[in-house]
Amino acid sequence: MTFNIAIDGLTASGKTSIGYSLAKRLNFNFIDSGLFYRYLAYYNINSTNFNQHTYDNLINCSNLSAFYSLDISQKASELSKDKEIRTLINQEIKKLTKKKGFVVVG
Ligand SMILES: Nc1ncnc2c1ncn2[C@@H]1O[C@H](COP(=O)(O)OP(=O)(O)OP(=O)(O)O)[C@@H](O)[C@H]1O
Ligand SMILES: Nc1ccn([C@@H]2O[C@H](COP(=O)(O)O)[C@@H](O)[C@H]2O)c(=O)n1
Repeated sequence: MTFNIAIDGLTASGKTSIGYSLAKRLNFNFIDSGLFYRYLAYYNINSTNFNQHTYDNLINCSNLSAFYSLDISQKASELSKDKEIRTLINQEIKKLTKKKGFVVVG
């Protein structure tokens, strides 16, 4: 695979739905960048040592119900305003998608 596909758009415009279907159809991997913020928020709220966790297990996941509670949504939104966190997540996604063959939505 020699390329990746990025899909951006307004909130609730269907990025995840179309991106996930597209990835399945093309046999690409799927990444929902919003889920990365939610994952970080989950560990922030639960005070778990985040260093023990990697983002790899978020590949090909969509709408993980545990990450869509109100408190996680609010914490993810708060964390996403932090420049360092944005840089960290962008770097992680760049690392994960180096191999190509990804649909990334966000
Ligand atoms: N083509 C479509 N027609 C009607 N409803 C749709 C369509 N695509 C997605 N939806 C619905 O719209 C809602 C938002 O879709 P989705 O989660 O894919 O959007 P999103 O852009 O990824 O949202 P967010 O910005 O919150 O991450 C969902 O309830 C989904 O089922
Ligand atoms: N590229 C992105 C994606 C998401 N965010 C923030 O993460 C929160 C959760 O995203 P969802 O798409 O799962 O709702 C959301 O509140 C955004 O603030 C972002 O900053 N950049």
